[in-house]
Amino acid sequence: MRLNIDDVSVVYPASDGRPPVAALSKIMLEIGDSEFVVALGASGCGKSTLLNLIAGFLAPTSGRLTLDDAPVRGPGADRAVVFQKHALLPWFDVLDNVAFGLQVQGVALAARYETANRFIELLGLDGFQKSPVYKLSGGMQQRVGIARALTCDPKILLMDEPLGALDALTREKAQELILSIWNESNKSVFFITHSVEEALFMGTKLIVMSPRPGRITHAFDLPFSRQFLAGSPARGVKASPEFINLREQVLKIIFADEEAVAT
Ligand SMILES: Nc1ncnc2c1ncn2[C@@H]1O[C@H](COP(=O)(O)OP(=O)(O)OP(=O)(O)O)[C@@H](O)[C@H]1O
Repeated sequence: MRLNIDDVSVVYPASDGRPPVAALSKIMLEIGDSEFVVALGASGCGKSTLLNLIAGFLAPTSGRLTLDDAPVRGPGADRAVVFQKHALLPWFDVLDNVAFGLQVQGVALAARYETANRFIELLGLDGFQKSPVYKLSGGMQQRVGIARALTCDPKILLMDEPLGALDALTREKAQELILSIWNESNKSVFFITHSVEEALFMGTKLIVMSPRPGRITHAFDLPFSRQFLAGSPARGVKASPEFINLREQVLKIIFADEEAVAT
């Protein structure tokens, strides 16, 4: 899988008396097989706009996006989105929520339940198949959302602040779970977060974006998720001098951008 974002800009047109918004400018980004790319940046720098472009919810004003050399022209089963608010169907139970993407694709009932059950088990939700989703905790609902995204076997998972609504402990556990699923499934991931620590821990590559208009100003290759997956404890990785140095470097970049926006 190779996603190519080539010189892409987005301008939202003027509306309701407000001027046009230059949301992204000249974005160049490649996401390859098994890469975990994390986007970080001050609020309004265009992270969600970039995710919406990849998902095909939005077309670029200029530039090109291709997935395995084919232009991205709209949403498709090769890209699955996990949102912060789980976007689950409250009147369905866990099994039907997880199987929903396959139902939309017209997969027969027995086959879609078989696939859904595999991912329910992978996400640690076995036994909850018949539970209505509104009865589950936030962390469990998020796992249902991830299981649903995985059932369609996408080439790339697009995650927009998926863990933002979770408490600190659940969030750390969910980070570790996502990393082990990513490691096993070999999917590519594009992941948005506001947490510098989460970004550094999860990604194989970090892009830092600046607002007005949104640009990629810095990119870092990251070793930390591999260290965790090779057996180092997550807290130990996050407390290592290498991690802390990079965290401070990235925080400086983001604070400078936020101050520039505020002035
Ligand atoms: N539909 C729209 N019409 C006009 N402007 C928009 C629209 N969607 C987003 N914007 C503007 O484009 C810019 C980028 O928005 P976007 O949501 O992509 O940023 P973000 O980095 O994801 O922000 P946050 O971190 O706050 O979620 C912002 O200034 C936002 O107000």
